[in-house]
Amino acid sequence: VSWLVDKLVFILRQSPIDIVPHQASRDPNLSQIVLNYDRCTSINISNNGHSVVVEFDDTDDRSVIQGGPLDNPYRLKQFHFHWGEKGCEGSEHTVSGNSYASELHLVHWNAVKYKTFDEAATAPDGLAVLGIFLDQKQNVNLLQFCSLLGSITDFKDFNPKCLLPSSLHYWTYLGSLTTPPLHESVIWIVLKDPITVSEKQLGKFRMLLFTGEEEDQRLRMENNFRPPQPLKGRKVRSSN
Ligand SMILES: NS(=O)(=O)c1ncc[nH]1
Ligand SMILES: [Zn+2]
Repeated sequence: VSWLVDKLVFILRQSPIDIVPHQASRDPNLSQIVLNYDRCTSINISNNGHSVVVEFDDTDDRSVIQGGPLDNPYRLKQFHFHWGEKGCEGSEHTVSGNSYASELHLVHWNAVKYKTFDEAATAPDGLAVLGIFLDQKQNVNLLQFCSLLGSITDFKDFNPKCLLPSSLHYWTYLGSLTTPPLHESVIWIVLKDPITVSEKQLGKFRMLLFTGEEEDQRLRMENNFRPPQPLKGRKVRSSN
C-alpha cells in the first residue's frame, strides 16, 4: 500500500485546472512575457495519434520565451493542439468553468539548467508551456498539411507568432504535463485572450481521420483534452 500512499502524496500539482479570474492574485512583480520566435526554426508537422505537433530545432536559443514567472529563457521545442468533438468543449484549462473550443500549447524547456528536454521534463522548473485558447472564427490552416497518422511533413519557416492574440496578459501557476507521464514539471503561462479560428478549421480538427500504415486502421482523433484537476491549495497569479 505504501506505493499507493506515495502516489497519492505526490499528485500535488496536476494540470489542467479551472482558472477563476477574480480568485487569481494580481502580482505587481510579474513582468510581461517576452517571446523571441522571429528566428524560430520549425522542422516538421506530424500527427502522433493524440494531436497534431509542430517540432522546432531546439539546439540553440533562437526561439525562446522569457520574463513573467521565468528565471531564465526557455527554449521552444514543439507546439500542439487539444480539441473536442463539439464547439463548446475542447480546451484543457477552463475559465470559471467555461471551456473554449480548443487550446494551443507551446512547449519550452529550461536549457540553462538542464542538458536535454527529457531531463528538464522531470524537473520542477524544467518546462514552461504557453497555453492559448482558440475560439471559433479565423483561419489556422495547419491541418491541411497532415491528416495521416505517422505522417511527417516538412514544415519550414512557420512562425508561431501568427498564432498569438493581441494581448499577452496571462495567468500563471505551477502544474504538470496534461498527457502521460504527467510529470509535475511545468510552469504554466495561460494567455487570457483567445485567438479565433473558423468553425471550418475546427471542423477539420474534428474530422482528423487518419490511417496508420496498415490498411483499415481508421481511428477518429477527438476529445484529446484532459479535464481540470484539483488545485490542492495552489495559487494562480495574474499579470498586470
Ligand atoms: N499537453 S502538454 O503541453 O502538457 C504536453 N507536452 C508534452 C507532453 N504533454
Ligand atoms: Zn498540450
